[in-house]
Amino acid sequence: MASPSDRKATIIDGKAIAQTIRSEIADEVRHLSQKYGKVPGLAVVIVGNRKDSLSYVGMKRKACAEVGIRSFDMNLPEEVLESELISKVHELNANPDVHGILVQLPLPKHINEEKVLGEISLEKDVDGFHPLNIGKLAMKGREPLFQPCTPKGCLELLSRSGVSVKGKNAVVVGRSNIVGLPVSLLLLKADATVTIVHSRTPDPERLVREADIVIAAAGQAMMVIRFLVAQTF
Ligand SMILES: Nc1nc2c(c(=O)[nH]1)N[C@@H](CN(C=O)c1ccc(C(=O)N[C@@H](CCC(=O)O)C(=O)O)cc1)CN2
Repeated sequence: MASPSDRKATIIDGKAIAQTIRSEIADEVRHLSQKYGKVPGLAVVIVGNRKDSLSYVGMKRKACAEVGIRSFDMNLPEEVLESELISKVHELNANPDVHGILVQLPLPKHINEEKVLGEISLEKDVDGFHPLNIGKLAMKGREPLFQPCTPKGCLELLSRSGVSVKGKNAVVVGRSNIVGLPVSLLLLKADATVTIVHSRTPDPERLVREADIVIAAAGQAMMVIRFLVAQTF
């Protein structure tokens, strides 16, 4: 392994890769529409008015429009009952024009996230958060129908940048259900040796400095850069 000071940084151009992926998806959507006479449909459900969630949902809907996916918007009020939200999910499960369902997280405190996510039809669980999809992601020799998008995006960025994961020492900072945990499982499936660094891990700086691949998913900007710079100077 190279020492940290021998390593050269290459910036991955995520925006350029995203644009390539979007144009590939647009081709695929066109092909599907021509072959089957059906346009793929994605329902994006948001509860409440969190600014960050509204912004993410807006980006998802815009991305759908850009690639020709039909977007089904469902904006529910903060006070919606859990049972009402679940009924909406059941409606979307039964709608043949909806092929994927995303329920934006976090949900308000009075709603049980696990219960709601477990009600999304497995075949439409494009976030891959249904317990069966996550369970299959965690198991050897099993494949989930869908993988969570940010973790899948991280592996896609590595692969499209020519970085092989197999046999590498990968460190994931964070253990959230949305990014840290599933990205660790994906790296393991791709034959990396995976260490998860979290708030109780002793000497996280050393683990990060010694890693071949670091994925920062701790919700704290610049944390990993600080670990690496501290070693260099
Ligand atoms: N149903 C879902 N809810 C939520 C998800 C999700 O994947 N599905 N993820 C987050 C919110 N989110 C997308 O919805 C999201 C937030 C942040 C990022 C991300 O990559 N952030 C980068 C910064 C990127 C930038 O500034 O351009 C970072 O933190 O380093 C991706 C997705 C919660 N809810």
